Amino acid sequence: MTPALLLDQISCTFVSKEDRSQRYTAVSDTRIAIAPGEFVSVVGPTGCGKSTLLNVAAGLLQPSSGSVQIFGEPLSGINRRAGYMFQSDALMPWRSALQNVIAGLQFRKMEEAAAVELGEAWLARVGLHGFGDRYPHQLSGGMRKRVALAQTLILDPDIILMDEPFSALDIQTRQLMENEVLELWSAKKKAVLFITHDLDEAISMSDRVIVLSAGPATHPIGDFTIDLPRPRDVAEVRSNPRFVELHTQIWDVLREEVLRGYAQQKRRA
Ligand SMILES: Nc1ncnc2c1ncn2[C@@H]1O[C@H](COP(=O)(O)OP(=O)(O)OP(=O)(O)O)[C@@H](O)[C@H]1O
Repeated sequence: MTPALLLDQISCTFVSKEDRSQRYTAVSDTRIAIAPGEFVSVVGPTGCGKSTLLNVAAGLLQPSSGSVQIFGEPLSGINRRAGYMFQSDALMPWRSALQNVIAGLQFRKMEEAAAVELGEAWLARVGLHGFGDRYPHQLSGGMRKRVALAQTLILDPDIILMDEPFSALDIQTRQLMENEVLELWSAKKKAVLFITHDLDEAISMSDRVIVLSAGPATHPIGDFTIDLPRPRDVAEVRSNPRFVELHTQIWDVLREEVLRGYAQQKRRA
């Protein structure tokens, strides 16, 4: 099957922050294929190159070598079949929740009344019925994430790219959001690339977990199929014996890399 997203032998080098005459290879020879409808998480130590890979998939960063294919077509420029959610809020503070949700539709020149109707429906779907006229500063962190989720999904992207979208939330809100994402995803089954450093989150949500090595020259060192039944409740699934087994297997691979990653960051600090 043609992958929805294929990162093919991607390498990314940057001018080194320590010595500008040197280059730093963040990512090296990385191949990641995500099938249509597949939920794939990428985990790895801090600073290893997770966001770099996501930016390449988004078309925001041109790799130094390798190519990106979207449903078999080479990607050039911004990936217009993808929707994004990042760690930090991308909401516009001067726009109400509803106006934030429909911003992309307006950009696509959808007729205003139709956009508002769809926006209201999406606000309701993410549990924010009646909150459309609130501004981002009047919403809690969890509510702002829901607005951002609606803003991403309203455009009905074929691929969803998420970079630690819930890392700033408290654990309860985070688990609620994770369950909401899974529910929305299971209704439409889009390809998801989910970046996280939280192994529990990766296992509980995904069909597959890819482990990256510590940098420099980060590359995948493990690819685990998560054969836990769906639908899943991210809190409950953690007590499933198979979850514990998978966690042990993946952590075995990840642990060394996390330690190497910390050691490297300390050296570079
Ligand atoms: N534009 C850039 N210029 C120079 N170096 C960069 C640039 N972007 C990323 N890097 C370096 O590449 C490496 C990978 O960064 P990246 O942000 O992709 O890691 P990450 O795994 O997402 O980190 P974290 O887990 O902390 O979010 C880091 O060492 C970073 O300093």
